[in-house]
Amino acid sequence: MSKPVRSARVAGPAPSRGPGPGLRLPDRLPARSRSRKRTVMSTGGAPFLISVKDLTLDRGGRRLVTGLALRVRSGEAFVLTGPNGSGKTTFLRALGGLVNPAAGEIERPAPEAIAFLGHADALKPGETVRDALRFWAAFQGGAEMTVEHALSRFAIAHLERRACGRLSAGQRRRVALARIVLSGRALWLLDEPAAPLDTRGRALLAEAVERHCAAGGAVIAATHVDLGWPGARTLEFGS
Ligand SMILES: Nc1ncnc2c1ncn2[C@@H]1O[C@H](COP(=O)(O)OP(=O)(O)OP(=O)(O)O)[C@@H](O)[C@H]1O
Repeated sequence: MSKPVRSARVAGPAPSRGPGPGLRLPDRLPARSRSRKRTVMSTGGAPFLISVKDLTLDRGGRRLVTGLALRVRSGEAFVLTGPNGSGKTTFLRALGGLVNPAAGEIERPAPEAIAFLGHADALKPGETVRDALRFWAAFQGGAEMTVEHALSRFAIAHLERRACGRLSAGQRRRVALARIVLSGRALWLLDEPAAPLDTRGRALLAEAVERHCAAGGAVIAATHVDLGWPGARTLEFGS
């Protein structure tokens, strides 16, 4: 059985880019944070998009994470690694506000600044790719990018009229990732984004992440495969 993770093993440079245009970034910390006089903005570099302090996470009667601290800045990509069942998904869900911590604090941006990609692609089988992305663009709101542009980012423009139920697993994942890019949201939380992707799909994902970080966004992804994201920092679970 894996031990609970306690700290971030950090590798790679910490970028200091500020937010760019076209991203919905939090202007300021939530009122709760300010009232507790917690400092989660950097003094010299880019602002923190999310900050975790003394986090304890339980699931299924088991303690997964204890005393974890993590701060992710605008412009950073973070990769969560570790064996099956070590708590990566639970941690991502906690970051997204979908799981309550047993203890500790998470300072996160407003929900409309977070795009979450779970294991499931969240696509209706009977809906065309174009209609699915149109739905998500309207649901997520505020997208500056067009559906066509998002499709081209993942080289799936030729699939726009195909029903999602008639796509391969990798094609569906590309559509789901196009939805994330289309969201215009600052913080991407991605659970196994690349699992069914081929080499080209992984390269397109890496490009999308690089652009997003260069524009001042941040990405946190759980993965079992090497994502090949230059400069990404790593948090290892269950080691
Ligand atoms: N719905 C659930 N109810 C109870 N326990 C759960 C549930 N989902 C997961 N768990 C437990 O929580 C622990 C962490 O699971 P989690 O999915 O976060 O791990 P993971 O590192 O993402 O795994 P994987 O690499 O397999 O995706 C596991 O021990 C698992 O058995």
